[in-house]
Amino acid sequence: MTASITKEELWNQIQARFFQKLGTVSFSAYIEPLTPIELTAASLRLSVPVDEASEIINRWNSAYSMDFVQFALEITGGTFIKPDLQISTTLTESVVAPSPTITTEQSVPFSRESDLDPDFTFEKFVTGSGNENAYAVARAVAEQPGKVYNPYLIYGGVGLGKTHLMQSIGNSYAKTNPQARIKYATAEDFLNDFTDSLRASVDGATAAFKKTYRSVDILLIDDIQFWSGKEKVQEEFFNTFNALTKNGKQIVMTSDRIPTDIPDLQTRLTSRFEAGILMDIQKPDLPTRVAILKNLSSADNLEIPNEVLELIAENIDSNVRSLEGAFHKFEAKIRYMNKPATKETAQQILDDLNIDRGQKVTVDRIQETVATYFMQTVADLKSSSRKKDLVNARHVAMYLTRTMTDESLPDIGRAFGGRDHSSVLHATNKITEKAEIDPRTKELLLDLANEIKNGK
Ligand SMILES: Nc1ncnc2c1ncn2[C@@H]1O[C@H](COP(=O)(O)OP(=O)(O)OP(=O)(O)O)[C@@H](O)[C@H]1O
Repeated sequence: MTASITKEELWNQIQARFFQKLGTVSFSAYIEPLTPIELTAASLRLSVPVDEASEIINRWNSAYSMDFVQFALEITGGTFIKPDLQISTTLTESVVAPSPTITTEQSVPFSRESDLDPDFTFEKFVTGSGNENAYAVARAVAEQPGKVYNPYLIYGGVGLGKTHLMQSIGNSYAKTNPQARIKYATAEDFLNDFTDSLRASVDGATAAFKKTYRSVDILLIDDIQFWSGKEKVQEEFFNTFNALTKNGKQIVMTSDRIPTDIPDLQTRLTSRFEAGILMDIQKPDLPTRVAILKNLSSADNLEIPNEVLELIAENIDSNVRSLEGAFHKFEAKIRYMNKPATKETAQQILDDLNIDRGQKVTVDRIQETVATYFMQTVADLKSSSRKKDLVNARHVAMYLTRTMTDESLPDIGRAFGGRDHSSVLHATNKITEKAEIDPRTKELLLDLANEIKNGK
């Protein structure tokens, strides 16, 4: 198979796939600088510029080699080709780099994911009706951390810009206060660092953990719903929280829902969070989606007619991450596959996405999606338990099954642990009424239905 493809052709196609997968920033940092040197039966030798070599090789070792092999398999129709990275020296000869292997996680204490993404800035954040309040508060927090809104919690659905906005606070403050100590961690990092510190036999591990999280000016914690039901880490965060706020330090958090809707989150935490300010981010409206696409195209120096951007924005309305994904697919087509920047090319992307995304709506799929959202199991939904959180989740799942499938009431009852058809009717009416008076319930039902139909 490899005989029929040149090294340039193979590398071009692999680049196009990396571009779609990674987006502009990582692509230009780690993929674009490489040049193909030689294609053999089992590997593609790539030259890496010497001044960026260590960073690029590390990244390939930990993340990209597997993708490369997978892409090459797809492109060649089944030939196994490994990447063979070689550092090109200034003397134009190549030095063999340690061959890329898949390594396990690096063991730098407490530094995972701690860096702010330089791309997550206020300047690159497009505002519109769905996020302007959250944005205004973020700006105020970045101006005077620890003073005005503390803690600040941003909540909302998947891929709507919570992390971007939170990190913008850190990036903006760091720009004017280069000495400031700013720590970004996901809730999962916090938990891992905490458990590592307990497990480590070295003296001072716990002290190092405390120093990392308690001696900062701004602490940014992403996705706190991850702590649901995890008592110990909640306790530790409670102490961290108190230590920081006592000293006037700023805490910013994100979550996929308001804290009181996170099952098994201690009340002493939710009440502290609610004593600060909570802001939600909603899905972007059409003008905001078009503006986001315009920003992306001008950042990448692309001239794309408005009507093309509008077509993409009209069709991708679930979240910003999906919108960016569609844009990068489109960009890859026009950059690497010589397609014109027209509505026809955009329509091809949209058609492909619909094929990929179209999920068959089944009772199983509804139950899995709803159970995951409410942090329950499908078995819980079918059980006879009447715990409050669970009953609500079950009602939502029954409602969605009733409205999204053709199943009869008795069949739905059977699928939910052998319940009577009147229970299904009761659940459906209850959720319908709730959605009529509570916009948050309505929004949640729309989000879940969207996820059931399209995947995340
Ligand atoms: N208003 C916006 N303007 C520009 N880019 C945005 C905006 N909102 C989101 N994005 C981009 O969309 C992508 C997803 O955003 P982000 O990761 O912040 O979402 P999230 O809400 O934190 O998602 P998750 O719930 O999965 O953690 C990022 O690349 C981000 O830069």
